[in-house]
Amino acid sequence: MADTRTLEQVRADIDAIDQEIQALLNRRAQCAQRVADIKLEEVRAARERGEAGAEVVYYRPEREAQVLKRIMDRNTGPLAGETVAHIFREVMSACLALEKPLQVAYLGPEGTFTQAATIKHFGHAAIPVSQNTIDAVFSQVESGDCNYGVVPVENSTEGMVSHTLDNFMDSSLKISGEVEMAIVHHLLVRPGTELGDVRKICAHQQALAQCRNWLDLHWPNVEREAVSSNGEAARIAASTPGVAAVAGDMAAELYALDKLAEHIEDYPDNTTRFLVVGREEVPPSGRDKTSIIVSSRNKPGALFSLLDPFRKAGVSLTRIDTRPSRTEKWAYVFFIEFEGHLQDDNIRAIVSELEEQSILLKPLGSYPRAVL
Ligand SMILES: O=C(O)C(=O)C[C@]1(C(=O)O)C=C[C@@H](O)C=C1
Repeated sequence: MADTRTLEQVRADIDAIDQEIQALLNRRAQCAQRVADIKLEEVRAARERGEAGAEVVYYRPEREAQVLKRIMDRNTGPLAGETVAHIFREVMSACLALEKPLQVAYLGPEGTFTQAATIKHFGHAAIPVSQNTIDAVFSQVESGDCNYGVVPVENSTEGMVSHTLDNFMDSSLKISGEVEMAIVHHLLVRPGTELGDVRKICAHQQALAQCRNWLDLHWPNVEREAVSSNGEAARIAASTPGVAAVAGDMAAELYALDKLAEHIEDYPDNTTRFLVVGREEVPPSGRDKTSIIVSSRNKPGALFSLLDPFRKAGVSLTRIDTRPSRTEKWAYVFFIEFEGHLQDDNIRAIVSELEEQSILLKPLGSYPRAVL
């Protein structure tokens, strides 16, 4: 039947619906508060049983992934599933902040894609804490000053961020999640800057590499300088006449920069993957990935025999990467990522088979696959 409501009537309906949504949101928030009390009671009971190290874990990535997945699956529109999931991402973020506000260390400064990834994953109610280096992100979480950390790990055009992988070799932290971000770069300048004013272009070396063809074509004779981050490049561009930055929307907004050119990345489906690190292991969500570091003996066919258990069990690898070992000359360390959870029987069997044939095997954690 045709909708014949007038503007006033529709707005009255919207007001009534908003009131219902608001009441429901607060009912949901009360449930989260009760969940927090239950978690606290459980930890108190564990401590009374003598488990001195028991800590309350408020943030539950496996539960959040299940909630978001279910929302997307059951969505009937007209709003897109992803749109509704983003709204619920914020609802859960706000509910979690009532239980415990999370401090999340990320590779800063402000305005980097890592900050955008942090907000995408934890929502706006988390407190992002900018760090100057990937090492500092790890140590903030290790020391307990921050609850979680977010670091870039892999870019679809430039490959792995080796520094993040190196940190995992020595760290006791676990991976508790992954975030995927479409990376869109712009050429940013101080308002009022003309094309002819630009004498230098600053960006993080990965951003320069991701836009290399475009920069070669349009700015072949302008100096390029690699700086510590895109956010830093934007900060320099904001304060230095004649300097442009390659950076994303967050940096443009934060430093009030104009876009001389938009979407300048060479590959339009350029994505960066980030990992969330924490101190706890994450229980299975039903759609998980696992990351391990494994180092094999240096003999012919070593890589083949490391991978064969996965083939035999029919487990899909999602990533494999090599780093030179820092302890043994000519030995290599493999970062292997695959579908499944360390608590699954088939994954347990693969890991014990690998343990037998490797010099070192370090599970880095199982975590829900990115939903958004
Ligand atoms: O289910 C829980 O453990 C909750 O704390 C509730 C809730 C939610 O709002 O749905 C909030 C935070 C957690 O990270 C997961 C889910």
